[in-house]
Amino acid sequence: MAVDVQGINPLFMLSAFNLFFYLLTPALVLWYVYYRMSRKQLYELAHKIQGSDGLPFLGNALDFLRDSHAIFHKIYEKSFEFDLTKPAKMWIGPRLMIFLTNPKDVEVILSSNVYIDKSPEYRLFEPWLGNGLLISTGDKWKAHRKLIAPTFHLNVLKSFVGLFNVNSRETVNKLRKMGNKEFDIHDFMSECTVEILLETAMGVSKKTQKKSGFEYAAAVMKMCDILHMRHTHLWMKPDFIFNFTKYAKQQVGLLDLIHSLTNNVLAKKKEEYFKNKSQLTELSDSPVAEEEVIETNSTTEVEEVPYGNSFGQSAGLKDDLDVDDDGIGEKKRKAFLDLLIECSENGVVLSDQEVREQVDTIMFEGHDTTAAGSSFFLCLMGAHKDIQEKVVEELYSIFGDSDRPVTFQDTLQMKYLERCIMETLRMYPPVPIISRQLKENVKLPSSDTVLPTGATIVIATFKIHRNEETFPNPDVFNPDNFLPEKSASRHYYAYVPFSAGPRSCVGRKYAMLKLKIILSTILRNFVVHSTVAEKDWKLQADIILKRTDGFKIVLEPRKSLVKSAA
Ligand code: HEM
Repeated sequence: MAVDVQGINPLFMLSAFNLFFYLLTPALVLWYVYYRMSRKQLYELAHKIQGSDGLPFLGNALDFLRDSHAIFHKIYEKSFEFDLTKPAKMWIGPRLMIFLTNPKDVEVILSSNVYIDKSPEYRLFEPWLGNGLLISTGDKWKAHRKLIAPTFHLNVLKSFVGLFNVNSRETVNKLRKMGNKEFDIHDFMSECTVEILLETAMGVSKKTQKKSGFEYAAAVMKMCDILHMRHTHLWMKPDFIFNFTKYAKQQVGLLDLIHSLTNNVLAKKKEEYFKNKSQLTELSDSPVAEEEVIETNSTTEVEEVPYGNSFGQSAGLKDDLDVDDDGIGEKKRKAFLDLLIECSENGVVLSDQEVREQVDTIMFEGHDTTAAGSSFFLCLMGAHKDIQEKVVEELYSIFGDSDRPVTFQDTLQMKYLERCIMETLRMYPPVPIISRQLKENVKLPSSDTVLPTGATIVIATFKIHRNEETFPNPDVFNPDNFLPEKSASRHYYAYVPFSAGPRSCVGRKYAMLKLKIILSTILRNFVVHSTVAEKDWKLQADIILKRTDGFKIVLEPRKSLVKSAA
């Protein structure tokens, strides 16, 4: 009898294999038939939507096997093949992705209190952001949103103006050291936005941090690269494969660095909280003590915001950031981390873990988006000198020759600058797509289309903002697109850089105020030159829109605003 070296009979092995094969094959076929049947409605409804089915099993997944810029280019080019008034589909393996570009359809999804579930791709953020505001859903998201939104109320933001100024001036001093060399402005904008977040929303001095804002920002960028790679490479999605790759090891190191910053921030803040609490207890015997405490926590009344200041969203749209009084009362409004620590110490509303997840979320969402937005803005100013001069004229009309810091009232006068920021966010929305997972069928108003349960809905912000029906000459930078009369005639959901509706960006007003202060401070000090023509910018399909070729500019010290304005 033939026996192999390990002493196993090859005939026995053959019959075991046969048995396995004959049992497994029908099982797999049965499973596949069941799988297809259970998704019958999804396939039927998908069939009625324009777009490509791609290859069997893989769908269009192979389109994503290229570098970030090439993916962006390919998908964007493909979008021109479709009727923009209707949804378009794409398959990535078994996942049905439906792209919405018609503002009426976008409204149905974004304005809804029901379709608030994020797509499964967001799951990959969990080791980093836990179940923070960006990812959570249902009652947890509702409760946390209600708690956090008022901490970004205009009344709180006004108290940050001083810190926005100090940090902007420090950035200007760092930029001076670049002389007339070409450099990547994104590095400076990232560092500055991280440090501003630490000092404002988190309320801790950046000097108390072991790691610099730049190190944190660099780690965040590398984390985004890993997540992006997992989003686009099908086989990297399952943890049991990813965990065996070198990227998993790299992720552990990056998260260590990122979480060490948030842990440090939390430790500092708690220490301060307990110190203040014990001081308050000591003071509570004094009859004036309570009044003094209220005074320190209070902020001044918000002035009437003049017409033309929309804080980054279509005029006419309202969200929970626009609510004047949320019942908390003006005097008790607190900044983000002050409120979260207080709630967690009371023990009922938030656990320590939940506070950390929210801090990680705000640190990520609050810095990478504004760093990209401000970098695009400065490159655009360099590429459109006539428009830069008009911004400077407006700044001269506000500041004259003075180099005084910016006040909140000044920011309300910066209407042309605001239009330029809005136009930057139109052409280069830092969050280029928003996605949701459907748990029920949704009938769209634009056509007979029904979006099926289980589909991933992609709100294609970049494409929506480049629709020539709504923005004539959409590839041309034109701040006049946001003149009040032009905005008034547009569908509210035709412009959604901060998303819109109940899940809109909680930092929208914070971002717009900060951008006005930092960008006006830079333009008061430098003339910006762009070294790469706008048509040659290489955009990258990523979680946050960036340029793969870097945000290259040259800065020339501005001698006087008067000269420019003359
Ligand atoms: C130019 C700057 C910014 C842009 C373009 C932007 C854009 C967006 C967008 C499009 C969303 C929706 C994302 C989605 O549904 O997947 C979002 C959500 C969010 N943003 Fe921003 N953002 C900016 C700045 C900020 C800042 C400064 C903060 C905080 C300080 C912030 C905090 C958040 C949070 C917490 C969410 C999740 C809100 C929720 O789901 O309830 N963002 N942002």
